[in-house]
Amino acid sequence: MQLLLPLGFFPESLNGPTSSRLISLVVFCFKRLNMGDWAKKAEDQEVSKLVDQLNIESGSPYSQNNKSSDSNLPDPNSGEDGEPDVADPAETSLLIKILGKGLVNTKLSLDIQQKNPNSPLHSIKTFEALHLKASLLKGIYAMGFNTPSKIQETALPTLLADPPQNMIAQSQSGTGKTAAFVLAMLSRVNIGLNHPQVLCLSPTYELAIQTGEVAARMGQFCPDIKLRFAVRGEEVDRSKKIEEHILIGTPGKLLDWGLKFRLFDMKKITVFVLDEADVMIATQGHHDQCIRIHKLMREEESLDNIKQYYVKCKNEDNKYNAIQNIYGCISIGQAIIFCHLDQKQLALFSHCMTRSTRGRMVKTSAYGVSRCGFGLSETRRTAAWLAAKMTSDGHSVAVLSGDLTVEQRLAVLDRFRSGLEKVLITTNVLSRGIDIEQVTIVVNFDLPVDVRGNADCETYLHRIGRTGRFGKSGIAINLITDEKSMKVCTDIEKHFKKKIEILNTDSADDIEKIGT
Ligand SMILES: Nc1ncnc2c1ncn2[C@@H]1O[C@H](COP(=O)(O)OP(=O)(O)OP(=O)(O)O)[C@@H](O)[C@H]1O
Repeated sequence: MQLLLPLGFFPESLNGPTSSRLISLVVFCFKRLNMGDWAKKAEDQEVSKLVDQLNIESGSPYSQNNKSSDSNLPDPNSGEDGEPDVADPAETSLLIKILGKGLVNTKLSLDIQQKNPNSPLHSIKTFEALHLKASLLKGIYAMGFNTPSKIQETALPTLLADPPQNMIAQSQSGTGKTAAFVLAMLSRVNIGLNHPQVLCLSPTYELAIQTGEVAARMGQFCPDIKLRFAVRGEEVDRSKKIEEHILIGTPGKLLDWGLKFRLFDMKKITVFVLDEADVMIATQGHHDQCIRIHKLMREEESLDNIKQYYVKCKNEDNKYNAIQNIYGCISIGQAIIFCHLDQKQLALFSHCMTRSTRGRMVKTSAYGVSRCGFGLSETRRTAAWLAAKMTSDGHSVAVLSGDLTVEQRLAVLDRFRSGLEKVLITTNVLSRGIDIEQVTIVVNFDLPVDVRGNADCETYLHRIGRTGRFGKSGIAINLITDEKSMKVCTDIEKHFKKKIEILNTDSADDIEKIGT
């Protein structure tokens, strides 16, 4: 799905079916499109005719025969003298306009809107038809909801489906999105497990509280479901794991609790709600935190389908031989190679490449490298060096660095995605989120380490997660040259509790085995 392109990878990675463990939900709220806008649109579409039509059909509170008996509200069909009038389309439009501005919020107006097929509150289903739990139905009715709104009737079957599905939903302000995802959250809780299973991220303190209050009201007949706020001012006992099933809060606080203090296990989260996703994605700080949280919940998923190997190499040159041997023995769809780079050199290189190919990031060449002023001996460990070597061996290679503009990055990725280049050499810039289906192998030319030189497990996970997407199998190969890198590899293995097998790239037989 192409949504918010500069950040497009995020929605893309959320969209579509997912493992049975994780359901992700993104709800977009477009504040610009409020009910007033809808009413304006409705007016343009001669809503008056429609409402007029409703008068004739049964069930309309405008119809003389269907007056709502329990309503103390003024009857718009009655003139001052109590005589019923025929609904005046102009008045009806006006009423809808007023409703749209949120000045009137009555059962009567809701009934009108829910019967209007053009209204976002329109519904043909009942809550019962959505197969909600009896205790939740009780909660909904206690809140005065009678029938679902359009977004609820559309979203809930997907939100409650088995196997779980990811969803991105958008609908006008005030049309019941919160109610929809809160119902999904409450429906998915397993009360037999005393740990957080549902995470709801809100952009602000106030919104988190509001959502929690809706959840509490809706879940009033589900006393076993426990909810906790993760917002500023909420104290936690750092010596105790959190036991509540649902956590609603702001991204920073949730990251603190989940990642910094390890008060709950991100991997046990089964429902992830990103409320006001458009705001979250547009706000840089929130954006990064949301992606981080989402990725943390995918650890198990990513590693299960990926066979991990390490290759003992004598030196840097020998690393390249290992790659050559692998390519010589098995057929590789597309590969991503991660290097530890000198960013400046790569930027310079990329710039030269871009210029020398009139704006297209294409094949590297020894010529390109020398034009950039790199002497091979000094730049052994750069992507440029590797790219040049692979290119001279006949591979089509693209280079992607964090110094490229967003447009340039997208152009490189588009070419790679469409298969024009088979090898992508990059840094961690690509380790997150990008989904390229044909990538069958990820090579860590240099293992990811933090500033202290220790294993950076999170980055490792994101790197190798570029292959083995959505249940496909993938291969990750780590090139080791010394004890230090061997230790990093062992630490990664211990961290994920997943075996990283040794691979002898001098043996064609051994290499062929990994390709099967
Ligand atoms: N099916 C329903 N029947 C009656 N009232 C409803 C229904 N669903 C939601 N409401 C009420 O409508 C109001 C708006 O609902 P909600 O907050 O879920 O909308 P929203 O789309 O999340 O709004 P926003 O875009 O402003 O966040 C709330 O007062 C809620 O209680």
